[in-house]
Parts: sequence; structure tokens; C-alpha cells
Amino acid sequence: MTILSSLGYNLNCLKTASAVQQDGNMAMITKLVAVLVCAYIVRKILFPSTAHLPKGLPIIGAKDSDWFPFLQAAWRNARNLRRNILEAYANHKDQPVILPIAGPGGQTFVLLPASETKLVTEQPKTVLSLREVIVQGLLYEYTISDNFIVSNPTHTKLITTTLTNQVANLLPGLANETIRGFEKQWGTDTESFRDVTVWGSMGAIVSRATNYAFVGLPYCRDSWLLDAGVGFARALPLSQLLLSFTWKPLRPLASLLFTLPCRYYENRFIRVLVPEIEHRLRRFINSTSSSCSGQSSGKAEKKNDFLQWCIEQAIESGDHRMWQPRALAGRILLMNLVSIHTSSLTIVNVMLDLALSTPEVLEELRVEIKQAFDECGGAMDEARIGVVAKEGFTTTSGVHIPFGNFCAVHNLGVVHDPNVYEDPDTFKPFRFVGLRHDVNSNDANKDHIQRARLTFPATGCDYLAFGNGRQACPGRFFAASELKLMLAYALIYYDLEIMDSRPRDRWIGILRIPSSNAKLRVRRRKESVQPSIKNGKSALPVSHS
Ligand code: HEM
Repeated sequence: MTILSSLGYNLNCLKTASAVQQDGNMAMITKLVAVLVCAYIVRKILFPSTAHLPKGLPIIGAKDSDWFPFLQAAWRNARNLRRNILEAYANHKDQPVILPIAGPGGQTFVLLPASETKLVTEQPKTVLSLREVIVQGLLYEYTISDNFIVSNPTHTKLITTTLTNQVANLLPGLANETIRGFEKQWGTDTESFRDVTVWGSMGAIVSRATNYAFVGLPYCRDSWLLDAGVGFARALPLSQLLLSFTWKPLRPLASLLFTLPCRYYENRFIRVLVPEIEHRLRRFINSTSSSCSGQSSGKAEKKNDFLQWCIEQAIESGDHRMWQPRALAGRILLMNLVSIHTSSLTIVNVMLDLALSTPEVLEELRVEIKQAFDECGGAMDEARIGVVAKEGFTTTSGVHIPFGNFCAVHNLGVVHDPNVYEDPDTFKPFRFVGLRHDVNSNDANKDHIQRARLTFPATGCDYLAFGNGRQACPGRFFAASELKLMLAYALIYYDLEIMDSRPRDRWIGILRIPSSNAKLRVRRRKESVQPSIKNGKSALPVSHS
């Protein structure tokens, strides 16, 4: 018994000893992995690989006395990007420079002088790819769960082929959602002013109106779905940042943890839409089979929104992966990702600028909106970037930029250049109106084209809000209509209290973001005509220019 006990005891001891040893080994391995990961991060930060960069170009933000020029420049540029980019524009007029930036969306860019913009924006995707910037920059491989939709971005084509053509048909519904959105966010009290958060309220209205075009009613009013779309767009840059600091071979494993918030919002978004997609797929198949057999397909009205076009495109493709409900819902989520933040950012800036202008400016805009309303009979119908391809890319000045580099051209410098825009640092709400009036060459056709080049969705080397050339933003015509609609409604139906100063914008990596706490003081106008919505049509004025 004693022997057995002692044997047992010894065995226990042995077990315990081996457990202790195993724990010790595990702790050692964990420590080793932690040290390796830290060493990798430190090495990546201190000694970023510059082998693939063109040699001999100035590094923006670096100083002669720097020990780690890339690291120190990236840090300085992250803190003072605006100033450093403007300096680069002024001091390196004809020379490419290297621009390292730390932080979200930060990369090392080869920043080309403005004289190269035309050449850059004329390049096909096979030479300079904007898509690769998005896919690699946002680490879609990990942050988007369905890589089939990433490698087959057929939804982007639908924006140019269908969404742009359908804008006029979508406008009444967009107006309806805009009106309801404003009433919910800015209220209907005509007596007193109230504070509204610009980001929060504009983001909610943009998201609701945009999703009217993407998924229709009632989903564009489903706050669970809309918040998931916005939440996903916010979670993605954080996941990307954490993963970009992770050693590549460890990324598949690390992504399981770092992309959890993305997965949460993605699943939430997809779960809401999947039943609707299944329903539409069934209806589509039934209607096709009954039209083949000569029977009537019933009275169900066919939806006219982005989801419906995606479904039809998927079935026409004959590829079963295209019409998987999760893939279709994933495409709509990607559309939310590219459209909501860009549009919200634009209208937030416009509102803040207007609130800093004068009551006369607001009144002049109201007159213009009302004129447009009368004309249509009272009814309403920084830098741009690319990734260099295998053969590399050679600038006009002869600098060869090898494969894989991130290439950018000046935007901020151009719009603040007095040789390009008169009095560039003053907010002039009618700047482009004036430029359009000045066009007069006695050739009506030429003038018409020239004036069209000065409208909001136009693109050009001196106006890169939507990029330029072959890879310019395909959603810009839709965005222009949607945002003008919002602006017109806000001005006609609300008073804006003029502000003394604008809250400081924040720079996050390459993004300049208006303060999330910025507030406007708004009050519903008494004298404004109440919006009349009959059969989904609104009496809100909108011009198509
Ligand atoms: C005011 C709002 C918007 C702004 C300022 C904006 C701006 C841009 C810019 C600058 C680019 C990159 C182009 C380049 O660098 O050459 C881009 C790409 C893109 N935009 Fe927009 N955008 C806006 C709204 C939208 C909307 C509403 C949609 C969808 C309906 C959209 C869809 C896209 C897509 C799909 C791409 C990527 C194109 C590609 O992969 O080749 N955008 N946008």
C-alpha cells in the first residue's frame, strides 16, 4: 500500500514535474514568439525596406542629422502632413520625392510632381492600379471574409453602367429618404435653435439615402443594418493597422483575432440582407421560368436598386458563386464601404464651411435653389494614388519607379496654388460659378464642354476630388446628385446659425477628418414650403447640373 502510494505519489510527482516542464516550455515559446514579433515590429519601423524605392530621391520630412531618416520622416509627416506636403509641392516642382507616413493608411509613397498628374491618370490599370492600392492598402485579403468578391469586383462596373443611368429614376426616393432623415436628425422645431453633431447627423442621412439606392425600402431605414455598414467601415482601418504591424507569415493567424470587429459587423449586415436576397432570387427564378412557359409572373413589382442589378448580373454571369446570398450581401457592404464615408466627409465639410460664411451667402444659395426648383416645374426628378505594375513606371522626367511601389500625385498643393486658383486660401462658395460665367469663346459647343468641366462631378488634373482619368471615382455622378439634394434641402428648410470659428480638423494618416465633435446650430424655417411627397415624389428642388 505504502509502496503503491509512494509509487502513486512519485507518479504524481512525475506528472507534476512534466506539467511544470511543459508549462515552462510553453512560457518559453510564448516569450520567444513575443520577442520575435516585437523585434519584427521594431525592425519594420526602424529599418523599413527601401530596396524597391527609386534611389537618390529626397525624403520629405527627413533631416540631415537624422539617425533613422525614414522613421523620423514618417513620424514628422504623420504629425504635420499638410505643411510637409505643401512644402514638397513648393520646393520640388519638377522632381519626384519619397513621402513616408506613419499611421492608419500610412505607407511610403513616391510623390510625383504636379506636372506628372496627366501622365499618371492616363495610365491603364495594368501599369498603375488604384484597385491594388485599395486591396493591398486595406488588406482586403484578411479584412473582407469573401475573397471571391474582392477578386471579382463586378459591382464596380454596375456603378458606371447602371447606377449612373438610373440616378434620375432614383431621385424621388432619395429625396424622400433625405427629407425623413433630416426631420429625424435635425428636428422640426421652428421656434428654437438646437445643437446637432455634424458627423453623426450627416452620416446617418447619407447612409439612409445611399442605401435607398442600394437596397431600397424598408432596409434603408433599418438602423441595425445601417449601423453595421458604418461600424464595418470604422472597424476595418483598425484591423488593417494591427495587421500591418504583424509579420506576414503570422497574419493569417493574427487576423482571426484582429478582424473580429470586422467579422461582427460584416455578419450583422449580411444576416439582415440574406433573407431578402433569397426572396428576390426565388422571385427572379420564378418569373423567368413562368415567362418561358408563357404564364404571367404575377403583379410583384420589380425592384430598381443596386441589389437587384447585382442579382441580375450574377444570374447572367452563369457563375453560381456570384449569386450566393452571402456574396451578394458582401458586395452591398463593399459599396457601403466605398461610398458612405466619402460622401459624408464631403457634406460635413460643406456644412461647416457654410456655417462659417455669411447669411448673405446662404440666402444667395437659397435663391439659386429656388430658381432651379422653378425651372423644373416644381417637381423633382490630397493626393491620388496608384500601385505600380510588374514592368514598373517611368515618369516624363525619366525616373523609373519599380514594381509594387505606391505612387501619388499632388492634390493639396494644387488647390492651394495661387497660380491655379485665385485667392486659394479663402472659402469662396461661388468660385466655380464665377469660372463658369467667364467661359465665353463665341463657340457654343466649346463653351458647353468647358462649362461641363467646371461642374462638381467633373475631373481634371487641377481638380482631383474624385481622382481623374481612367480610374476616377465611378460613383461621382450619383454622389453629386445625392449631395446636392441634401444641401438644397438643408438650406431651404433650415436656418444655420453662423459660427465664429471652425473646430480643428484632425489628420489620421493620410486622411484629413473634420472634428467628430463639431456641432451646428440649426432651426427649421417657418416660411419654407413643407415638402410635399405624393406617390414617393417630392417637391424638393434639384438641378442636374
Ligand atoms: C463625394 C463623395 C465621393 C468622393 C469624394 C469619392 C472619391 C473617390 C476617389 C478620389 C476615388 C479614387 C480615384 C482615384 O484616385 O483616381 C474613388 C474611387 C471609388 N469610388 Fe468614390 N467617391 C465618392 C463617392 C462614391 C460613391 C457614392 C460611390 C458608389 C456609388 C463610389 C464608388 C467608388 C469606387 C467603387 C471606387 C474604386 C474604383 C476602382 O476600384 O477602380 N464613390 N472615389
